[in-house]
Amino acid sequence: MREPVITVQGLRCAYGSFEAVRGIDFEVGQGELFALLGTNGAGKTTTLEVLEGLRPPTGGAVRVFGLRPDADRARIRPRTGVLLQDSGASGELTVLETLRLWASLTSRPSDVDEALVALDLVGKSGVRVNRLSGGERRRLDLAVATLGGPELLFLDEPTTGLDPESRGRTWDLVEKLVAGGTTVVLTTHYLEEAERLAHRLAIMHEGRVAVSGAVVDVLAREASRIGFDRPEGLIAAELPAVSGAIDPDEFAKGRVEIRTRALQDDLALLLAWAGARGERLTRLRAHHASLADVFHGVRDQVVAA
Ligand SMILES: Nc1ncnc2c1ncn2[C@@H]1O[C@H](COP(=O)(O)OP(=O)(O)OP(=O)(O)O)[C@@H](O)[C@H]1O
Repeated sequence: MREPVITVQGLRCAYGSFEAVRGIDFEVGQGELFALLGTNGAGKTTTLEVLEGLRPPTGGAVRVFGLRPDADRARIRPRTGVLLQDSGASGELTVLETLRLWASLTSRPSDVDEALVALDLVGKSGVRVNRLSGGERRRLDLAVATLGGPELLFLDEPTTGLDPESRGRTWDLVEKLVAGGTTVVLTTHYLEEAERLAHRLAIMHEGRVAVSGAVVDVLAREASRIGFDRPEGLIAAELPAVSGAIDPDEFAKGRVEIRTRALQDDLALLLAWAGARGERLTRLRAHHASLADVFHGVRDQVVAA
């Protein structure tokens, strides 16, 4: 990994007697997009708040640019952009006034016109913030966070409430920033967003990291899936000898669901078998593991534990 911009070692953070973050470790390298994922209440926002210097940790060590965020916030802040879950923009100002105000507050040279174009807000520049739609307001928040090209960008659920087109536009912008060398820490509940954008990730659950690593490695550890509706009257013994495991609960419910490490071989076997029987496999799906599969695996392990 490239030189770390963020290091987190044994981080703990409590609200009174409730420990929201229970000893987590991760690093974020320069120019990397790191996704912090997890179930509701897992501790992602709390972790981000510690990294942003808004909340002191109750245990462990956190460094951003080699500095302590709680003690050195004044030195870290000019180098970072922050998109919080709740926007702090005043509703009475127009879009243009908001961007100009933030541009005057940041120590980085900022091009307001460029920000308007990048977030597709040119047509809204004279509109008061409290008249914007939820998605437009989210785009304005992102424009503010990225003014002047920060070295490090925190994005807390940047595309919540955006329609698919706006989400795609946001992804393009984030990809462009990362290509330009910006380091990004992203939290999101949209797993396809993390899968598309992130280099590495951590999945948190109840204050701990359940899964972490490079996205390609995390996905490679998870089995692929094949599924189709169980043909009328089929019993399990009639299926060909695939190497993957057939889910007995799904089979009983009328669906053949197979988790396999040999997707192509097992699929070929099943198609040859179906062809020989003259069987049409309905609602056939075959795919490599997605982050959604990994995420459900985390949840299922916890339920089973
Ligand atoms: N100010 C607070 N006082 C007490 N408990 C809090 C406070 N803020 C958060 N918590 C609790 O800490 C836990 C972690 O919250 P946090 O907001 O960090 O989770 P999250 O992973 O961001 O969740 P979500 O995905 O739902 O936004 C939750 O159980 C939450 O209820």
